[in-house]
Amino acid sequence: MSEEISPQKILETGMSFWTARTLLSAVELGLFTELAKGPADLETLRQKLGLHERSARDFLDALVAMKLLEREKGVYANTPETDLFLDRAKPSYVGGMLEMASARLYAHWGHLTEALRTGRRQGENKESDDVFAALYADEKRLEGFLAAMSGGSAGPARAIAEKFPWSQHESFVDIGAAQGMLPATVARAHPHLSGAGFDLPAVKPIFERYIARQELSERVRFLCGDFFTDKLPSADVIVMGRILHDWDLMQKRMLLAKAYESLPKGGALIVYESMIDDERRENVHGLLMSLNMLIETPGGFDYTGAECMEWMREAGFSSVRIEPLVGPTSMAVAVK
Ligand SMILES: C[S@@+](CC[C@H](N)C(=O)[O-])C[C@H]1O[C@@H](n2cnc3c(N)ncnc32)[C@H](O)[C@@H]1O
Repeated sequence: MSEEISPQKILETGMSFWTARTLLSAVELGLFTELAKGPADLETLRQKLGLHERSARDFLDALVAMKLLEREKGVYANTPETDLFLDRAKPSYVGGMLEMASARLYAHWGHLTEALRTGRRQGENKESDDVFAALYADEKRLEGFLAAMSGGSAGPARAIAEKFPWSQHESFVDIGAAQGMLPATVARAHPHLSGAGFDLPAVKPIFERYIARQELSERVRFLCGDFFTDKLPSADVIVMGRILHDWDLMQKRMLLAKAYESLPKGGALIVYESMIDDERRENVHGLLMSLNMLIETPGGFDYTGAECMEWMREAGFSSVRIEPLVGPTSMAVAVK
């Protein structure tokens, strides 16, 4: 007999913004950071977070039902996951991504239908095509964006530190390094390496502070530049994490060609993204990330591993391969 069909999945998907928004508000209010200091009852939490009497109980109990909080005898506590990943005081914090989603993407995605109809981005300063100038015009937004990048790149950076044969190389440069999560993670795991992060000038003080906090300033430096107007710095390994998806096809090809030009013979290029599966029917995150690029950029889009390997070969690379990293992310490795 055929499986009974039900509207459940349709309705759950359509209303899933309720759960997303509840979590984003909890992060914005610092709920998990507060609870990481110790469990607390309803009234204590209500006062600490500045919640209205009408909202507090339903809000906290909804998070219990969503398995993001625990409650025993009226006392609320973090789950092991929210304690490790959503306490701002811990280096394992990934909430920067959610803070940015709360402050920016949530509202921008409200204009998805318009973006689908017009093909136009819906982020800050919609009329300008210079996304990063618009984004970085505000200091708080700049810091929020760079912290968000760390939240999203922590997992892939750990996997790249583990899976790539770093012992065969001495130097690396991360192109579009943001706060420096990948250079810090790789340098910490491989003390023989010296590394650099290349990014726009506005990023310099934030990158240098982040690297200094981890006592890596001797081995990881910042290189100021613009990858459209400058040559890419040379190193044994060039990394581009979530860079190519920001740009149109011509720009993607141009960046790959520049990486090829800057690598020595035998040098490697690592590109990591939420790469879409070749059949374009499995990696929901990769496909939605591409819609996020529609909303956030003038011409960016995500792509499959097969497409990436084809562009890499066109740029001149000989051996190219795809390796899964964590969750929806994969890396393409190309050797010159
Ligand atoms: C989507 S973020 C990716 C950050 C990081 N690689 C990661 O995976 O978390 C793109 C990065 O590229 C940098 N960027 C944008 N335009 C650039 C340009 N023209 N030259 C150099 N860096 C640029 C941004 O400042 C930002 O740090």
